[in-house]
Amino acid sequence: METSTADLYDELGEALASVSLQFQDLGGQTRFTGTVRTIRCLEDNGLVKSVLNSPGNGAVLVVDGAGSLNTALMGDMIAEAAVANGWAGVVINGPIRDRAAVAKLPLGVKALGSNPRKSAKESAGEVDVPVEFGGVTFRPGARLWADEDGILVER
Ligand SMILES: O=C([O-])CC(=O)C(=O)O
Repeated sequence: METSTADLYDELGEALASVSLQFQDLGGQTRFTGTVRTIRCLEDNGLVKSVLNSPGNGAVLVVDGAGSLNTALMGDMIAEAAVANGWAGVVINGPIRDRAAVAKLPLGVKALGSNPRKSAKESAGEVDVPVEFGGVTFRPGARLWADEDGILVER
């Protein structure tokens, strides 16, 4: 991605929503863009695992974990699968784990932080529904841009 989110915002303005939550950049790729896919879940990453093990076609997976910091929603194995399956990145409203290994992968990863405790694997939750956090609605199919400054999404 060549253009910064700041330049993009100056160009397109209110056509874009800007995420106000302050995410950490935890992947080896800090600038990424792609079409939004979504998951809503709570302390259960079964759906995150199965979706990131399916073809990404350059998309960005937005995971709304309700901001719970209690369990990690992605680790290095799932992140490696995301790379192998052609995902551009993941934005997680929750923590990850294995951050040292994840930092080396060619994947965009924005998350709230890290927690070594694993999630449940029941696959409870929903896939490709609109999700909302940081003052922004993420709709499946919308374009998303992320870099060191933050995250922009088409309204
Ligand atoms: O299994 C999990 O919860 C996630 C994990 O540790 C990994 O992806 O390596």
